[in-house]
Amino acid sequence: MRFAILGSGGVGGFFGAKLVRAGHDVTFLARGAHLRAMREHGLTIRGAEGDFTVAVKADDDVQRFGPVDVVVLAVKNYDVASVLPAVKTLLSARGAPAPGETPPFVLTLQNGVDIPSEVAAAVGEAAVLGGTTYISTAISEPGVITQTGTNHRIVLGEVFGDTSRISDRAQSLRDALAGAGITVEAVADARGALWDKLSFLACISAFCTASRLPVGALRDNPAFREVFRQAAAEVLSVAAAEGITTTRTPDALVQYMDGLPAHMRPSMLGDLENGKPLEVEYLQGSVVRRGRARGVPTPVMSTLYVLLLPHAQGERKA
Ligand SMILES: NC(=O)C1=CN([C@@H]2O[C@H](COP(=O)(O)OP(=O)(O)OC[C@H]3O[C@@H](n4cnc5c(N)ncnc54)[C@H](OP(=O)(O)O)[C@@H]3O)[C@@H](O)[C@H]2O)C=CC1
Ligand SMILES: CC(C)(CO)C(=O)C(=O)O
Repeated sequence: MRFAILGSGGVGGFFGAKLVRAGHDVTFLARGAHLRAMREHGLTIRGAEGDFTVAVKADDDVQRFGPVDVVVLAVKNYDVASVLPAVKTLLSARGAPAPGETPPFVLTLQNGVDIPSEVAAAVGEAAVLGGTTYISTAISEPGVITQTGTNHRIVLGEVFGDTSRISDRAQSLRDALAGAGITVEAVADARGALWDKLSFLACISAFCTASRLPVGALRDNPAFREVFRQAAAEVLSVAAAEGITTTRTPDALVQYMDGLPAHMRPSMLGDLENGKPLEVEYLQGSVVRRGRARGVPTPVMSTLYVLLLPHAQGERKA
């Protein structure tokens, strides 16, 4: 398969490098020192699964990419708008599909639940496949992605149109990713998977970032556990009000938290400490706005949201 990876950071760099190693035709959108390092030295993946380096095609202009079958959108939520023109260019680069041929499509991998609609507004619902990923990776130096731990997983599927069965394109993409050594599941309706992830992430990232503490420093306090359970219940109530079937319950999310290593620090906390923008509008903010629109009260999440909001722009904010 021919892939364009838009955003070559923790997520795009890690999965893209695995695809290159498996022999797929992959072109990466990158910029600055990371782009220069990728061109000069290749893209290196480091972590407990074993280090490897692949030579890559990388550019800062998608006009030079050539036709692709799949666009993987792997920039942060707040950068998606800036790459939508590139997505449009890539989706039209292959020309009209031959009869029976699958038209090119875009897989979204952002945390949160907002991006599929934002992308669909630009390129049409039919071109969008939704995905979510469980992994812990970051650019540790230009040209190098470092994975913490060994877990990685993608869940992908349709979010618009027919969500009653696993689509052929979701299955083909699953097979290509699995063949590249990626742990991946195709589902009929990916909206539940996106909310499943958000129901935990919106809570844990908010509590750890607002307190500047890893999960282990918070979770043994019974009062914290009760408020965490309330926050989780709020997110799940918003999902239910939107007609989404999730597989989580507040108690299951508390249990999931208990299973994490005590030193686990959500990436939002790392972003805060590094002066980077936070995806707060797309996690906590999205839950609060969606709750308000559906008449679902979100008092705990609203409190966390206003505490995080002053940091949303990172050091770009005065
Ligand atoms: N990393 C992780 O462990 C996980 C991340 N996610 C989600 O995945 C998404 C991506 O996160 P992550 O990979 O960590 O983010 P990163 O910041 O590591 O990577 C994004 C990359 O995209 C680049 N980029 C942004 N806009 C452009 C552009 N216009 N042209 C070229 N390059 C561009 C950024 O460059 P620059 O630095 O110059 O801005 C950066 O290198 C987020 O929504 C995140 O929440 C989900 C699960 C886990
Ligand atoms: C909580 C975690 C590590 C789960 O993958 C995550 O996605 C994040 O910190 O952003």
